Amino acid sequence: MARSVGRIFSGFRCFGSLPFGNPLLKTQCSGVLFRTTSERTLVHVLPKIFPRKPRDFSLPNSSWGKEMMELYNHYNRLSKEATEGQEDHGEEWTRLPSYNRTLKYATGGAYLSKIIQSKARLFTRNIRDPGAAFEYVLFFRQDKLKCVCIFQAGHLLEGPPGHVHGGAIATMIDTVTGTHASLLSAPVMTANLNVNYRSPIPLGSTVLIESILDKEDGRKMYISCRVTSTDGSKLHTEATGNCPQCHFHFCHATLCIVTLLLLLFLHAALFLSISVSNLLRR
Ligand SMILES: CCCCCCCCCCCCCC(=O)SCCNC(=O)CCNC(=O)[C@H](O)C(C)(C)COP(=O)(O)OP(=O)(O)OC[C@H]1O[C@@H](n2cnc3c(N)ncnc32)[C@H](O)[C@@H]1OP(=O)(O)O
Repeated sequence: MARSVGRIFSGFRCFGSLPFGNPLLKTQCSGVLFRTTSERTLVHVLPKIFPRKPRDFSLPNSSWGKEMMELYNHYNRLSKEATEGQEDHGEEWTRLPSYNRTLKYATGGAYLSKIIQSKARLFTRNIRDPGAAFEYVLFFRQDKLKCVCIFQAGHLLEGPPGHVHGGAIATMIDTVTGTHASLLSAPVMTANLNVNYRSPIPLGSTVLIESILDKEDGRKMYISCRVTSTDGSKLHTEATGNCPQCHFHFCHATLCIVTLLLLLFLHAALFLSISVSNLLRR
């Protein structure tokens, strides 16, 4: 199990350079940059000129409504890069770009078609029509170890008429808690997610998803999450999740060392037996 989880996560292109185990976020990971203010204006232009650079799906697009944009601008103003040389707001957020990874080493990767290998990505980022489904951006506040996600639900996410499907809400909660736990420690898998739906979310509306670390117990990270209206007055959903760190680093390393030692031992034994039999023959 742990080995297959290891394979899944070894496929994350930028996991190695992400700040796992260290709450201080690095400003760069291969393929995805935490951008400075001056670079931010280039962000919309560059991907078109250099199409090989992975697109950052957490940047504004034409489908973002007024509320989404206002909140994005609010947190962006409070973000690390934006506050440099400006007045201290007392809180410091970092915008998290959408992440990229390759499927090369994922479980079953060898058997997946080239199309799947090249086109798969986190499914919340998979709908090409802007605004049709999951439009969201995550910000992380390192001093409080909390995350906030601004989420605008598109028409493809309809469940009950005019409202967002519960599975889509759970998807977003899982994404936020999974990302949050991964940032605080190491790659995680969600083991358990409890969701309480308190009031329906109107389709097309923008909501806030806030997550905090409740406790850390060994490998397990307990994260709780609240989905509210943007002014915080209406509670839509509450959730708690348990995301254990994958212990594949240790398992992989141990397995490799044991196999290597075993091979060395077999080689030595073979060499010795051949040498002894040669000596006896003389
Ligand atoms: C820019 C930031 C980048 C971030 C990128 C990331 C973005 C990602 C965003 C998307 C994110 C999407 C996220 C997704 O969608 S993840 C996809 C959905 N999740 C899965 O498919 C997970 C399937 N399950 C497993 O793989 C294994 O069971 C795991 C890996 C979870 C644990 O198996 P493992 O062999 O490793 O360890 P273990 O069995 O010793 O268990 C460890 C501990 O956990 C406790 N436990 C286990 N199960 C449960 C349970 N049901 N309730 C409560 N507790 C449970 C267990 O008692 C033990 O505790 P303890 O006995 O040690 O005290």
